[in-house]
Amino acid sequence: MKTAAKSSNTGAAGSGCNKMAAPPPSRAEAEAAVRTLIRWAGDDPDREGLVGTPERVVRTFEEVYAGYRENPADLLGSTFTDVGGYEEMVLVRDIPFHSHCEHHMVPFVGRAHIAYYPAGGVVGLSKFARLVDAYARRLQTQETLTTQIADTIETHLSPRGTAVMIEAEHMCMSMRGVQKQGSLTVTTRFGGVFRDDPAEQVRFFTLLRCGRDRTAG
Ligand SMILES: Nc1nc2c(ncn2[C@@H]2O[C@H](COP(=O)(O)OP(=O)(O)OP(=O)(O)O)[C@@H](O)[C@H]2O)c(=O)[nH]1
Ligand SMILES: [Zn+2]
Repeated sequence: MKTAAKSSNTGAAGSGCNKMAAPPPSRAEAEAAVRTLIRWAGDDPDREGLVGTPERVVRTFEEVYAGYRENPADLLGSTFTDVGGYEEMVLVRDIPFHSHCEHHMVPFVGRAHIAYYPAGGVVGLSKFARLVDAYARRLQTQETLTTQIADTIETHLSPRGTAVMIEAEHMCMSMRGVQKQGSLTVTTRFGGVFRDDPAEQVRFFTLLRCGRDRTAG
């Protein structure tokens, strides 16, 4: 049944779930599963070009699903205050990411934009890009990804405001199924002053556009 929500994608690192997790399959079992899928696709996993493929696919899984082995909260653990009393908006825009849709396990690819109003310290700018990857490298929906990034910032930095916007193209809509190339999905999540004051949302969108008009074709 499509509406039955069973559990989140937080994985071992961030779950807080009391249910006993099933032991993970061995590497050999994972490689055997890939061999099965190759046969399901209609090819011969023993032919020369495919012999090493199950091992490569398992290695690729380790890379693109590395987020399950990370605790995103750790990334925001240290802040610094020696920034001249800066308390205005900080926007890190155009953070590229790739994730995998949890329905079809094919990529969705896009950019994340993150803004916040610091309160009592700023976080290193690279940490936002790391935070995006920690959640993107899991099986995801774009909505969940957006919410998880915003919630983690709100919980661990307690800023005056948080804004997260994600724009992405879903391969499950372009290479299969409905086959509509180029459509972009946009999701936003606003907290604090960004949620309460529409003028702050306008500032966010204005800064996002800043400089783009010069480069637009
Ligand atoms: N809301 C949301 N939907 C997504 C996301 N990624 C993929 N989907 C959608 O998930 C839906 C799954 O629909 P189903 O009807 O269960 O699966 P399906 O028969 O493969 O659907 P089609 O893609 O329409 O062929 C599709 O409409 C996808 O476009 C996402 O991040 N957010
Ligand atoms: Zn999909």
